[in-house]
Amino acid sequence: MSEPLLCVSQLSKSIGRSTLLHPCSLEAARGEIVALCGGNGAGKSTLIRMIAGISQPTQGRVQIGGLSWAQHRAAYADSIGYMPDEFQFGSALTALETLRFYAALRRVPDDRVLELLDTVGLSEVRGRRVSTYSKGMRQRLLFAQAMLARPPLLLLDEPTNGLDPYWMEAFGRLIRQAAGEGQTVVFSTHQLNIAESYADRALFMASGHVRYAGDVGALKAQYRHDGGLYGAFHALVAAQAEA
Ligand SMILES: Nc1ncnc2c1ncn2[C@@H]1O[C@H](COP(=O)(O)OP(=O)(O)OP(=O)(O)O)[C@@H](O)[C@H]1O
Repeated sequence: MSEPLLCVSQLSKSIGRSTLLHPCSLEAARGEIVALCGGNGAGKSTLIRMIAGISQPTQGRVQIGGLSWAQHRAAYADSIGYMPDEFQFGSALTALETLRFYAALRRVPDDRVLELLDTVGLSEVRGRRVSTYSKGMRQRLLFAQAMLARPPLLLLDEPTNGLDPYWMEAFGRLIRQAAGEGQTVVFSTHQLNIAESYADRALFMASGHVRYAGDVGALKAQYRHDGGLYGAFHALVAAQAEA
């Protein structure tokens, strides 16, 4: 791998006696798409939140393009476009006002706001209050917010939750395009078909452990007669958990 953009080294999180994430290491190259796969409570959001700098690790460290949260807070934050798994937009604002608010924070020009509203299919309803949006529409707006400043790292927590099949495929195309332009994408998902279709690499997580990390193309080839990534996940992770 060329010089990785993202370096996660022995990162762990404990709260009281609970270990949310056991020491975990991960590197991602520029232009690479990494899927974090695993069931409920596996530790995906915990890992993403620590990379995003909104949750402090118990141990370990993260660097993005050589920057650390502790030493280069502003530049580190500017390196990330983050889409949380749960988020309430201001209910009185329209989609256009909402995106303009985030654009101002990131010093992004207005034509990028309009371009992104079009990209996520919200141009015609941009004047509607976000509180009247469906779940999928809010997800698309949240995704647009993460993409605004074309950050080197897109960190997306369950980005396809609530998306219909058309927008799920559009999401895949958009992250592929972002990766083609050199952005690194790390996203979590329960939908292994999304990981299979669009990720370069998959991490399989369970009970706060990374149980397996591998190249998606190699896994697909290895498990092509056994359910592709679903088969791989079952063979490498779920079966262990059931044992
Ligand atoms: N603030 C907290 N205090 C204690 N335990 C927590 C806290 N936040 C999360 N956990 C626990 O940490 C574990 C990992 O949670 P996390 O949200 O990272 O899982 P996840 O893989 O994102 O799950 P899901 O797919 O359901 O979103 C879970 O067992 C959860 O109950």
